[in-house]
Amino acid sequence: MTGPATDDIVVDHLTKQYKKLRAVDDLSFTVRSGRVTGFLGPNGAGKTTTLRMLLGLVTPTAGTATIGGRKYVELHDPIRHVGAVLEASSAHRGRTGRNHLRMICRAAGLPDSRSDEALELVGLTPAAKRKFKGYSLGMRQRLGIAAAMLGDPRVLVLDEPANGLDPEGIRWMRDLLKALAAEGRTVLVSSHLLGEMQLLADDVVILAAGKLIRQGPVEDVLGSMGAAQVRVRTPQAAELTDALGKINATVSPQPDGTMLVSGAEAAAIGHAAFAASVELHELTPERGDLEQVFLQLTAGMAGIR
Ligand SMILES: Nc1ncnc2c1ncn2[C@@H]1O[C@H](COP(=O)(O)OP(=O)(O)OP(=O)(O)O)[C@@H](O)[C@H]1O
Repeated sequence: MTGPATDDIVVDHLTKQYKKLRAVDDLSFTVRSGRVTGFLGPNGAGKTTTLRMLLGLVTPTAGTATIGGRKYVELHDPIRHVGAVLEASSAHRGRTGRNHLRMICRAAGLPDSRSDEALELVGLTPAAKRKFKGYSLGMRQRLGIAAAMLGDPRVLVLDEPANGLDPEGIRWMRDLLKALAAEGRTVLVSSHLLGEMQLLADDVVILAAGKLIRQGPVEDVLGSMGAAQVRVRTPQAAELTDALGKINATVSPQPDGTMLVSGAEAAAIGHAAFAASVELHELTPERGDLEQVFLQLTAGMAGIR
C-alpha cells in the first residue's frame, strides 16, 4: 500500500511573490505529528499566506507544501484528513450552530451525529440551538474549531485561534490542542500571543519578512539565545552595581527593587559580591522567555512591508 507515511506537514522552498512583494521567501520547515507547533512572526511576516498555500487557497510561485507527502488538493478526502480554521468562522446569521455544522456534514458525506460530537468537543452543546448571530467572538471561534473537527482529521491548521477568547477560553483551547496532539495529530497554530505559545507549543517556527528565522523545540529555541539574566536582590545596590561594573556585567534595576544582571553567570556575580562584602538576598538565574527571544530574533525585521 502506498500513501503518506506520516501526517507531517512539509514546507519546502515555498515562495509567494505578489508583484514587488515577496510575501513568502524560500521557506522550508517541517511540522511533526504528535506535537503542537506554534507558527510565529510579526504582522505581515507571511504566516497567513503560508497557511493559505498549504491549504491550496493560494498558488505558490515556487516550492511546495505537503501534508503526509501530498499537496492539499491531491488529498482524497480532505475533510477527514485536514481540519483548518483560517478566520473566525462565519455562518448564516439566522442559522443555529448545530444546523451550520449539519450542513457541512451533509455536503461532505459525514453522518449528522458528527455535528453533536463536535459541538460537545468544543463546549458549545448548550448553545447548539442558538442562532449564529447571537454568538460571541469566542463562541464563533469554538464553532470554527467544531467545523474543522467534523471529519476527525489527523492534521489541524489554525490561524490565530485564540483571538477573541477570554482567559478561560484560552486555557480551554490550550488543553484541547494539547490533547489532540497527544492523540498523535499534527497541530499547527499561528498566534501573536507569545506567552500563550510558550505554554502551548512543543515546537515553534519563527518567520519574519517571509523568511524562516528559527525552528525547533521551544526549549531549544529559548536555550539557543543564551538570553540568560540573573535576578539579584541586595540591600547594597550601589556597591553591587560598582562591583559588577568591574566584571563588565550590565545591571538594570527593576521596579520591584531587584536588579537584572546580564553578561555574568550567577557564580561570577556571587563571587564579585562576596569580594566586595556585599550582602545578597537573592541570586536567581532566569532564562529569556519566548517573547524576549522572539523580539531579539525578529528585531529590525519590520513587520509591515
Ligand atoms: N493577495 C495579496 N496581494 C498582495 N499582497 C498580499 C496579498 N496577501 C498578502 N499580501 C501581503 O503579503 C505579506 C504577508 O501577509 P500575511 O497576511 O501572510 O502575513 P501574516 O504573517 O499572516 O500577518 P499578520 O500577523 O498581520 O496576519 C503582507 O505584506 C501582505 O500585505
